[in-house]
Amino acid sequence: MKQYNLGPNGGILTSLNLFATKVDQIIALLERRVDPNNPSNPGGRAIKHILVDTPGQIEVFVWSASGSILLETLASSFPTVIAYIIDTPRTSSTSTFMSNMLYACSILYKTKLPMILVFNKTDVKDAEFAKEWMTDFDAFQSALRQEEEAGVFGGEGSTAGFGAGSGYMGSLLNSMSLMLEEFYRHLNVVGVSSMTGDGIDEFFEAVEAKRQEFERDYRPELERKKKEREEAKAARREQELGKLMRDMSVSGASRGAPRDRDAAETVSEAEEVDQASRDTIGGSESDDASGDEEITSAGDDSGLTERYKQALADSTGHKTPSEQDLSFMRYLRASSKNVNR
Ligand SMILES: Nc1nc2c(ncn2[C@@H]2O[C@H](COP(=O)(O)OP(=O)(O)OP(=O)(O)O)[C@@H](O)[C@H]2O)c(=O)[nH]1
Repeated sequence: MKQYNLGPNGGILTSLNLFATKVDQIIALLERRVDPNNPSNPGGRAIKHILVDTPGQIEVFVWSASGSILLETLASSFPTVIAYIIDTPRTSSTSTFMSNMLYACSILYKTKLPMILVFNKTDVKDAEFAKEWMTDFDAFQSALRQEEEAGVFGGEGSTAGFGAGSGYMGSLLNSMSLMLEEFYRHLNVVGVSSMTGDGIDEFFEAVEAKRQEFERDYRPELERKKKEREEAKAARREQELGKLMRDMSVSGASRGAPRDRDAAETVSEAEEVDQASRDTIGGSESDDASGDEEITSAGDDSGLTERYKQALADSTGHKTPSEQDLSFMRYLRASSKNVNR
């Protein structure tokens, strides 16, 4: 915080961003630790589960780009399950319970990963009431009525909280619990005490059930999305390459044109210059019959495309050029065009 002159939230977010830049190293390290054939694992044993503790400021992780990068990278390397930990004694009123459920619901929809609800601190308060509220609508309704009648609605224990006694809040919570029924069906719920270790076996059973769900339902969906993204990226690159090829034929046709513009000095300037050239040639195509060179160039397009792809693959080690490569090529092309004039 001192080094970058940041506040607490900025500090957490920056730490997360810096952490995300090392994601490849983190995954490589984890892959080594789960490899049963790796003799350098402590005690010669591979680890079975990896627990990732996210920052207490949940939104910093869930809604940030680096949080998404970390989650997506983890999910593409290992079966990944979200455990949403709830402080049971502090969720004993219907309104805080509902706030927690809505938060969990938003995380489920944002991460699109299997989720377990973990009611922690069962050594202080048993989590049976919460499990009942999630499975029995009438039980939640009667808890709501009791809180309203006792005048403690909206608070924990005996203290009435903000909005206490509001009829509007009561009916809102009622309809929300109905709406969330479908959401509850997708969750595993366990009560644990990390203090005494109670319920930890059930927690790992739930993790195993969700791992199977991940392999069955989520993995194919993740792979489909990944494929879609790669195809869209390849299509964008092809499009860029097509533009480049058009630029090349334009430069051939306009070689004899008088110089009316200054040499391009930036990539964007070069693109503007090229766009202007394209417009001119587009006009000349329909106005006169000087399209011979165009046709020849168009005929060579596929060969040139291959050569460019090959050249870029040779220089960068990639199969297809990136958008930056293509922009840079266009810049070079436009600059040399201006120099040759
Ligand atoms: N009685 C009881 N206390 C617990 C239990 N689990 C955690 N605590 C206490 O709850 C407090 C908060 O625990 P943390 O593990 O720091 O909570 P956290 O949500 O990870 O905190 P941040 O990530 O830093 O926001 C500590 O004082 C713990 O000792 C439990 O099962 N029972």
